[in-house]
Amino acid sequence: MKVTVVGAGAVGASCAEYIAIKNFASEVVLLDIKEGYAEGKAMDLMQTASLNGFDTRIVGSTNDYSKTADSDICVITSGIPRKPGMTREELIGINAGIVKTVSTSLVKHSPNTILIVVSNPMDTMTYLAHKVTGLPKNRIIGMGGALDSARFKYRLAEALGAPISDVDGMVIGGHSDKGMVPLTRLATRNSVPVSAFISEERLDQVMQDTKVGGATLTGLLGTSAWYAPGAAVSGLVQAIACDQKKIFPCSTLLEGEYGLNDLCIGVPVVLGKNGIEEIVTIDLTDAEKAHMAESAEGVSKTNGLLEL
Ligand SMILES: NC(=O)C1=CN([C@@H]2O[C@H](COP(=O)(O)OP(=O)(O)OC[C@H]3O[C@@H](n4cnc5c(N)ncnc54)[C@H](O)[C@@H]3O)[C@@H](O)[C@H]2O)C=CC1
Ligand SMILES: O=C([O-])CC(=O)C(=O)O
Repeated sequence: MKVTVVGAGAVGASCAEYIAIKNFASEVVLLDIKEGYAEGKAMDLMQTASLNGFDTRIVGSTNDYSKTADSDICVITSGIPRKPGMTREELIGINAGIVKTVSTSLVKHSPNTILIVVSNPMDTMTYLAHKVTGLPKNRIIGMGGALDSARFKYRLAEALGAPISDVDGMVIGGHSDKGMVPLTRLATRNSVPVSAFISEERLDQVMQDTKVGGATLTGLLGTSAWYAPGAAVSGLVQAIACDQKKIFPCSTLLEGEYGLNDLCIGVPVVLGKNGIEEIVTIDLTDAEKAHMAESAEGVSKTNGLLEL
């Protein structure tokens, strides 16, 4: 199993590290445009192999796509992150050009690959990857919902005073401060609806904190987060590489599902060796449907800024 990660910055390196530590891939190629940077990160990570007990070979490359040839899975993290006070949507001007070039180069060298798009604004970058590569929809996956759901579970556990392992919950919708749809109605503590333990007001606070999870960290760090994003990507890569058939909310091209068309947005999907093997439809309440429609409107508006 060969995995390429483009962008050896904060998220790309964290993602390569988690993939290696989980020890399911034979090779991870880290590629960056900055001279020597990916080679340096790869060497540093390889020097953790005997300490962390993995056999995955991590190779660095300065923009040489021949090293990525025949990758089973390619992850795109190249692009600029936001600074405090910015929205993810404001990154479109620079990141669209980067994602266009990178996704085309990756597919040229690995025509059978599955692409995972991370660069922001992620739902729009996933849509762009569809337009420029023409890959079938099961082979283009946007990572956002897996991270947002992990943050939702963190906030739920905090509110409940419960261990995170006792908590389950999912966030669908666009990966943006306003567009996320945390499904509080379906969140549980060991199979019991969380509403049995906390007030509606507290649950509403959990929802608001989850939606601005990325912005809160950006304010604290001065740039956006990387540990949880890297771990979330590694979870998707592992589900595909090990054909796990796990459900994650991912950004995928919708063609009528959830009443939406011609956009990529987060919905639950089954991930296995073929990438997205099924889009799972949940019965939403009228309020959740309205929240989802509003989220889709925001994503479509950003898609409209692409020069296709
Ligand atoms: N979808 C999600 O849930 C998340 C998305 N992100 C996004 O991921 C992206 C990366 O974030 P960080 O790693 O923190 O940024 P970073 O600045 O640490 O790393 C980005 C790397 O991309 C490289 N790069 C730029 N243009 C390139 C090109 N044409 N080819 C190859 N490499 C290129 C840069 O040299 C840099 O090393 C940002 O757009 C950020 O907003 C970050 C966290 C979560
Ligand atoms: O907040 C950001 O800009 C990066 C990101 O998407 C996240 O951490 O959720």
